This record gives sequence, C-alpha cells and structure tokens, in this order.
Amino acid sequence: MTTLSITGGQVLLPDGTVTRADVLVDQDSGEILETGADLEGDATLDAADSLVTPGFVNGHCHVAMTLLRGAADDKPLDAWLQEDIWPVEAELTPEDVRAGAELGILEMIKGGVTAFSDMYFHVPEIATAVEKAGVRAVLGHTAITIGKDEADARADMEESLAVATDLDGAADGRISTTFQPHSLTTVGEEYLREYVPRAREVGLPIHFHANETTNEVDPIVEEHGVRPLEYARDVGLLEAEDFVAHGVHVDGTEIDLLSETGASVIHCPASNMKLASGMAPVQRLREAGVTVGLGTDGAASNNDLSLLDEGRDAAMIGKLAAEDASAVPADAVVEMLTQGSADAMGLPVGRLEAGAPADLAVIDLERPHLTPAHDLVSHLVYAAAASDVRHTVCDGQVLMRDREVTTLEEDAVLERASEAATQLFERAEG
Ligand SMILES: N[C@@H](CCSC[C@H]1O[C@@H](n2cnc3c(=O)[nH]cnc32)[C@H](O)[C@@H]1O)C(=O)O
Ligand SMILES: [Zn+2]
Repeated sequence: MTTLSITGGQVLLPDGTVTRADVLVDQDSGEILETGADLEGDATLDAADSLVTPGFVNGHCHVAMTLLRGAADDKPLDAWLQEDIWPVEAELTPEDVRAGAELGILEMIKGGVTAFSDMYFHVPEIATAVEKAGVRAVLGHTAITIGKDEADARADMEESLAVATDLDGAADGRISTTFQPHSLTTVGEEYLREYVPRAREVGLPIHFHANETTNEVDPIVEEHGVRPLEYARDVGLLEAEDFVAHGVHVDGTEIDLLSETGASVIHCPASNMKLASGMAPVQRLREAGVTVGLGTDGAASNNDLSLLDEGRDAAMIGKLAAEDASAVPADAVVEMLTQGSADAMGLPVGRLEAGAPADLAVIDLERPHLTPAHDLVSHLVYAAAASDVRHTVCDGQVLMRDREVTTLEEDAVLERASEAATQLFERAEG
C-alpha cells in the first residue's frame, strides 16, 4: 500500500464542521483511510494555512464548449442556441472536442473540481481526456430529434444508448454514464416513449435539460395540458437515479413530484442569470427534500467552469428568488457543490471520511480576501475563488500540486485549444 498524507490543514467534515486534522489516503485503492492528528504517509501534501475540502462536483456541463467561450454573449437561450451555438457546433470535429475537453478539465482541476457530469457528442474523445487528466466524470451522448428525419433522429437516440453502455466503467471506473435526451422540447414524444424504457432495461440513469425557460415550459403545457415534469413522468422519466439540469420554472406540483420520485435537480445559476432564463426556487426545492446539486453549464453561457463562483451565485440568486436573506445559506451551498451534485450523479464522493474516495481540494487561506478567518464555510461560498486552490487530488492521485497540474501539460493544452477554436470559427464563418 502506498499512502499520501495531507498534513497541517483544517478539514471540512461531512457534517459541515471544520477541524484541524491530517487526511491519510491509500493511493492504491484511492480511498481515504483516516482523518485525525499526526498521520504519516509515504508521501506528503502540505496543507498548512489551508482548508481541505471535498473536491467540488460539477453536476451539469458541456465541457468541450470551452472552445465557444466568449463567442456569443448577451442573448436569450433560443436565439443563442439556434443563431450562434448550433451552427458552430455543427463544425466541431472529434479532435476539437478533445482539445476543448482538455481545456475544460484543466480549468476544473485548477479550480478544485474533481468530478463533472457532461452532455455532449464525440464522447469517446471526452472519455480519453478524462482518463488522461485523472478526474471522475459521468458522460453521455446527447440526443436531439427535432429538425431531423426519422433515420437521423433514431441514429442519435441509438448513439446515446450505445455510448452510455460502452463507456460505463471506463478509466478504471472513474467514468460512469447516463442516457441523455437533450430536453423535453428537443426530443419528440414518440422517441422518449420508445427509448426511455430501453435505457431502463440496461440500467442507465437519465440526465436531461428541463424547465429552463418559460419558452420551453409553455409549449408543453399547451400541447399536453400538464406541467413539463408531469409530462416527463408520464413518458417514464424522473426515476430516483435521474437528474434534470436547470429546473428553473417549476411549480408546486413539480416540486412535489421531484420529492416523491427522488429525482434530483442540478442548479446552474450563472447560466440562468446570463441567459436571463429565470430564478430557480432552490430554497423551496431543498425544503421539499429534493436533492439539489450545482453545475456550471457550458463555458459559453457562464463563462467559466468555476464551481466556487457557482456556489456564490447560488447563494445570491437563491436569496433573491426567495426574497429572504436567510435562504440558501453558506452551509447549504457547500453541501450542494459537494454531496448534492455527487448524490444527484450517483457518485460516492463529496464527503471527507474514512472509506470514501479520496477526491479533495486544498484551498490556500493566506489571502487578503480570506482574512480574517471567522468562518471558513462562509469564506468558501462568499469569498474564495478558483485561483485559491493549491492542490487537487482525485481517486488518491495528486492532479495538481502547488498550482502545477501533473496530468496535463498546461501550455500545450492552451495552445491546442486556441488553435482549434480559431480554425473552428474560420470554418463556421467560411
Ligand atoms: N447530438 C446533438 C448534440 C447535443 S449536445 C448538447 C447540446 O446542449 C447545448 N446546450 C448548452 N447549454 C445549454 C442550455 O443551457 N440549455 C439547452 N441546451 C444547452 C449545447 O450547445 C449542445 O448543443 C445534436 O445532434 O445536435
Ligand atoms: Zn446545459
């Protein structure tokens, strides 16, 4: 057994309290052996003047969209997707997706994110990037049927099933998968009725976008006479292992439905604000017992992949939405960006305790904006930034030490992504 001790820091425990302790990790099994005083390991990671937290978990992302970062801003969802994003995405090659995924994963490692859930295409390229970078991911191929003939629509749905089946368990088990109808309005009812049961037969959880904007809710209510999540349930979605991205415009009936089924919501506050989609009722969802995680969405609607930023945004917009400054408090946010996302995604991470996977981030507290240190949970949500992360560890392996990423070559990743983005936009505009 090879062990790693993360020493001299303060540790954020699963119950939300902070205590001075070392963390001892078995690097062979990738598990935490113990948290406590004076733990010696074969190797050491210094956490003096630092906070050791569970790695942050990004519950909803389109990681390769880093290539589209800053290319189309200041528009609502429909126009943004149809006029700007989809025409460029049509030109994306597998190599582009690989370059964008490596860039996104690099950014996430530098921000203490150790796991993410992704919706995209050319997924084997994303899996290769995940494997190399050493993070954990829940991947899948996202299928859309609107605007396609039947053969193309079917091929996309089949690919979503096939990719999820093939890649489950890849990268030594760090990759798991979901079946992914893009949303309730971009996949036709007949396809949902046929393919959702097929995903169930092979035991796949389902990740989809829902109730993101009123433009997406209204047509469903008009056509089916029920709320979108009632329709989702009717076509077999919303099992306990499923999770929906956004859940902005959900009414009381839908909140009850989520809490009865055990399906989770991934809240993406930055994307919701930037696209002016609306304010998710996060406090009400949590009070109803719904599992809520946090996600960045893609870098083109955020425009970064920092979960710490997302945490602060969640607290801020959660208070505005509830018109209550005590709503969505710091401890709730910390839970959402660790355990909440992890539970939604079906991963046993998000908790620093013996037996749990050793996925963690070490945050430098010796910073002007983190001084004085009255309350480290408050700091994590309201003051810390991705650039405060010193070390990142996933599955017991050190992915970043003193801000140096060990698994990806930072300069080369940046160069490849810039080059791919330049050529992509030349093709799209050509
Ligand atoms: N196979 C599909 C590709 C879908 S990938 C997932 C899609 O979600 C898109 N996307 C990114 N952010 C959002 C969002 O907030 N809501 C809905 N879709 C989004 C993203 O641009 C990408 O096109 C096809 O045939 O087009
Ligand atoms: Zn999305």
